[in-house]
Amino acid sequence: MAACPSKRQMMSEAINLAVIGGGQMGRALVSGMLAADVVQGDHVRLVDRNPASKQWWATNHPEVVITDLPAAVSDSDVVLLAVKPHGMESVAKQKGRFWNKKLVMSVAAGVSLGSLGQWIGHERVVRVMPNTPCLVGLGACGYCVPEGFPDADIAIVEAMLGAVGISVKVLEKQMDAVTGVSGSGPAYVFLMIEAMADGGVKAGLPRPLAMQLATQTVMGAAKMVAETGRHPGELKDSVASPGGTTIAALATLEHNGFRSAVIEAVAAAANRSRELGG
Ligand SMILES: NC(=O)C1=CN([C@@H]2O[C@H](COP(=O)(O)OP(=O)(O)OC[C@H]3O[C@@H](n4cnc5c(N)ncnc54)[C@H](OP(=O)(O)O)[C@@H]3O)[C@@H](O)[C@H]2O)C=CC1
Ligand SMILES: O=C(O)[C@@H]1CCC=N1
Repeated sequence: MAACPSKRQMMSEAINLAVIGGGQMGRALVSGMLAADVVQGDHVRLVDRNPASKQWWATNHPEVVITDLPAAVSDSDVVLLAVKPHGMESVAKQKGRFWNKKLVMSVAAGVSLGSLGQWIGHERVVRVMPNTPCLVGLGACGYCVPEGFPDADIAIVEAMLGAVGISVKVLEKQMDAVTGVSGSGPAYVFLMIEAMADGGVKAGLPRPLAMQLATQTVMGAAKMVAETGRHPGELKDSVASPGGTTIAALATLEHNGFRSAVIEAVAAAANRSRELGG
C-alpha cells in the first residue's frame, strides 16, 4: 500500500522560505513546519542579527542556511517576517529588487497590511497572528490578506499554517482581538498551570508531581471542550458536586475576580496590539 503523501508532497513544489528574525516565534513556526514536513531545512534561509539566536539555529537545525537579507529573500518564494513590531519598518523598507513580489508573511502584532504593503512596495502580503504552540503542531493562527489576494497564495498560506495547527482567515479589524485571545493566550495558560502547581505544592505535593498533574489537567480540559462540543460552563458544572470541593474552589475564584481578570487581560492585549499599530 502506498504511504500517505506528506503535506509538502501535496504542494506541487518545495517551498523556499526566508525567515527574517529567528527568535521565539520564528523558531516555533519553522520548527513546527519542519516537523510537519511542509518545508525542508535545506530550503530555509535564516536572517538574524542576534549571535545567540544564530547559534540556536546552527545547533538545532544545522541544515538551515544562515545568511543576509538580500540573499535570503532573493532565494525564496515566501518570506516570513518575524522581528519585533517596532523593527518591522526598517526591515521591510530595505531597498532592493530582491523583494520582487515575493509572498511576504508578517507575524508582527499590530502592524497593518497597509503599512507592510507600503514599506515593501507591493501587496502580496499576509498578516498572521500565530502562537508558540505551533512548535508542537497545536498552534492557533489568525490571518488576513488584502482585497483581491490570489486564491493560489491563500492555498500556500493555509498549507504552511495548517501544518502547525489551525488557521482561520479573519477580517483585518479582528486581528487585535485574535492577538488578545490566541496570540498572547498561551502565556495566560502557562501562568494558570504554574499557579495550579504552586497550589499543589502549598497543599503538600512535590513540585514535579504537581506540575505533571496541572499540565495534564489543562490539556485534558481543553481536549474535552474541543472534542465533546459541550459548553465549558456545562463541563464545569459536571465537575462540581453539591457541597463538594470544586464549588468551594469556584466560589474562591469568583470572589477573586478570575473571570473578569481573564476578560480584562484579553482586552488589554488587544488594546496593546492596536497601540503597536499606531
Ligand atoms: N513570541 C510570541 O509568542 C509571538 C510573537 N509574535 C510576533 O513575532 C514577532 C517576533 O517576536 P519574538 O519571536 O517573540 O521576538 P524575538 O526577539 O524572540 O525574535 C526576534 C529575532 O529577530 C532578531 N532581529 C531583530 N531585528 C532584526 C533585523 N533587523 N535583522 C535580523 N534580525 C533581527 C532579533 O535579534 P535581537 O535579539 O538582537 O533583537 C531576535 O533574534 C513580533 O513581531 C511579535 O509581535 C506573534 C505571535 C506570538
Ligand atoms: O507579546 C507580544 O507582543 C507578542 C504578540 C502576541 C504574543 N506575543
